Amino acid sequence: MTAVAVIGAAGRMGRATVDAVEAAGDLTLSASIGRNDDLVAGLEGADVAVVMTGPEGVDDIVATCVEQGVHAVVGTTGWTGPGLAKVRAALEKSPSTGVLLAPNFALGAVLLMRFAAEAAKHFESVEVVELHHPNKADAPSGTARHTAEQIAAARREAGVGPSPDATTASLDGARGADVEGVRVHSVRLRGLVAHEEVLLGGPGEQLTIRHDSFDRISFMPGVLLAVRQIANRPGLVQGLEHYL
Ligand SMILES: NC(=O)C1=CN([C@@H]2O[C@H](COP(=O)(O)OP(=O)(O)OC[C@H]3O[C@@H](n4cnc5c(N)ncnc54)[C@H](OP(=O)(O)O)[C@@H]3O)[C@@H](O)[C@H]2O)C=CC1
Ligand SMILES: O=C(O)C1=N[C@H](C(=O)O)C[C@H](O)C1
Repeated sequence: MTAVAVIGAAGRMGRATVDAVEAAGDLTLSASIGRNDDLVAGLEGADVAVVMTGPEGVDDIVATCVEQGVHAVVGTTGWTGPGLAKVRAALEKSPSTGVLLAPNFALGAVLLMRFAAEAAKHFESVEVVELHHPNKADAPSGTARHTAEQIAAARREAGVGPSPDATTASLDGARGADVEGVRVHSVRLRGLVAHEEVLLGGPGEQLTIRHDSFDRISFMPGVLLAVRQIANRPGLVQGLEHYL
């Protein structure tokens, strides 16, 4: 049995993760950890921690997991740079521990990213639109960032230039965020869960690749896959695609 501690257990993703772990025959829930709980005590006896908190302080949470020798499957988005450096430093002292940062655990979203990176080598223009529920803290979404980074890498490798754009006058934000040269637009709308479109344009044609998560249950097969595999994947891995 693999013992799993869920951090951020009272949140939307945390609750779904607790249910999924409890329903899995080969996993046991060792702790449900909230904001006011003692993290180190909660990690006692855990093999794997699933981190589903908001972005604030998540770097310290992941670093603590690593320091305690507990593998960390991290769904939290909206943190990069200095936070990652903290996690890398912790991993240097505990190299057999695994950390997976997965901006999206849904199989369809992982495939969307792969298809979009492939298609973006062949189209002149590409932009990303992500659409989420209005309670989301970070923009653009972690998935949209990861998608844009993969698109940018594929275009660089294929020698494709920037998407054409004649804009010389615009209201701040009208053209979205620039992620490695790829425009990313964020919509926040009551009723939505998590959705993403990649729009690709060439002379006289458009290709749209879209993924919809209608329910947080869509993320759970990916979470469980990661929990089951992480012990064999020491070090820092970014993206569930590396586990598939
Ligand atoms: N990778 C993926 O596939 C997915 C990732 N996400 C990401 O997961 C994260 C969580 O999303 P969601 O569940 O919707 O957010 P919620 O706000 O519903 O849940 C976050 C939970 O974490 C708690 N929390 C905050 N800080 C701490 C802490 N230091 N220790 C323990 N618990 C803490 C919050 O408590 P409090 O309410 O007191 O602040 C809250 O209960 C987001 O970053 C989101 O982008 C979401 C969906 C899929
Ligand atoms: O906050 C969310 O809800 C989601 N967050 C992740 C992200 O930022 O990409 C994954 C999914 O889009 C849902």
